[in-house]
Amino acid sequence: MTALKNDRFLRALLKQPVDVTPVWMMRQAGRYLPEYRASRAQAGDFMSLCMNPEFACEVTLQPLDRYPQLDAAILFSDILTIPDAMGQGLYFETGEGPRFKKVVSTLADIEALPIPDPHKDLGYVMDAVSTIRRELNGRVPLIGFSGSPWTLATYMVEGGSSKDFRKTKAMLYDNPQAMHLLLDKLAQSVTAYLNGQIQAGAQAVQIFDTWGGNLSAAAYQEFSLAYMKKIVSGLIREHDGRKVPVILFTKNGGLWLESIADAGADALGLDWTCDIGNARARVGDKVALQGNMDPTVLYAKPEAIRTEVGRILASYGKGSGHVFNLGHGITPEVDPEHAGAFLRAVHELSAQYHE
Ligand SMILES: Cc1c2[nH]c(c1CCC(=O)O)Cc1[nH]c(c(CCC(=O)O)c1C)Cc1[nH]c(c(CCC(=O)O)c1C)Cc1[nH]c(c(C)c1CCC(=O)O)C2
Repeated sequence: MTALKNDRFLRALLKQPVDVTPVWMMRQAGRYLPEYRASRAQAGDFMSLCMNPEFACEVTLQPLDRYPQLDAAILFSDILTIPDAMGQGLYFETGEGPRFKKVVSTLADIEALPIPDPHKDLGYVMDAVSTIRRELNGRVPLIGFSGSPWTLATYMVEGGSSKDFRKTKAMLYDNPQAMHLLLDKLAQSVTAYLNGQIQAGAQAVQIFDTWGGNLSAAAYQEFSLAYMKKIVSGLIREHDGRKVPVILFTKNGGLWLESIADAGADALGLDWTCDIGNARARVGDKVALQGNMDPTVLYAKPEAIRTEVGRILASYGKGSGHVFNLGHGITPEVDPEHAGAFLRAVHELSAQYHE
């Protein structure tokens, strides 16, 4: 494999010295980019982009070609590939988000779910990873990812997106054994899937627990964090002579950072509701931090974006262990020029913290 030309993202995740703070953006390949919208129109729809390794590679590289400041690439795919491979029949209704043809409601439904074989049932994702690695040619590291068991379970039980997670939470409290069986099957599936991505060339992996922060403190520990811990303990942590850092991102998990830091991962993703300097003091040397600018700051003018970047960098303070990112995905309405101003500001303003 080609040597990495820019490894500051991997170094920061392992708290090794860097020259400037590395940066990437959640959903960096997405609808705010006209070139993404053109590729999607050409492919037909979103899932066709994901399922065709050449298209997935093309859109993964689009933000990197536009913004030379990006320090990492992220696989273009979706967290819902796993439930789809379990036979749930994923589809996207335009403007409506994800939907499933089958919904998981009973213990019998859960017992019948297979654990997907990443190479057979999700081979298109493995092919996308190896294609992207080849085309990146060492430019920056490639991030692989998966959803957390709890977050995937919400989509499977609700049949799509939800505001209140009514069915999923009713199952959790009425039938905890059934919920545990579902989460256990998902944890096994995610472990195999992420290990497949690592073997195919992913150089770091992130687990997106988008809806963990919607649980009670006690339920979070038992129904989300416990399963992420299980996954982390089953992951390949070194590949091709390099450590493969693991990032856990629980959106709205700010109250529980100490326990998330104990889960065995290398880094925690932070949304914008916590102060990153305070988070650093709370987790100490256990983990690096990734985040955490409010993505809506990108609607403001470049000067205001720069001020906010400066504030977050100052809050984190000196030394390595910070990967700059948004606290959640970049939205379709953002002006690509503003994203560029954000990325430039991170590199320009962070050098002083790494002298
Ligand atoms: C919850 C979740 C999903 N998918 C994902 C999450 C976890 C992260 C988060 O909290 O956002 C993860 C995801 N989805 C996508 C990526 C690609 C990589 C990247 O650039 O960050 C990643 C990492 C592409 C995508 N996934 C989706 C799009 C938009 C689809 C399109 O082009 O129409 C993209 C670029 C669709 C998707 N996929 C999902 C939803 C709810 C939606 C619809 C909402 C929306 O439209 O933004 C499920």
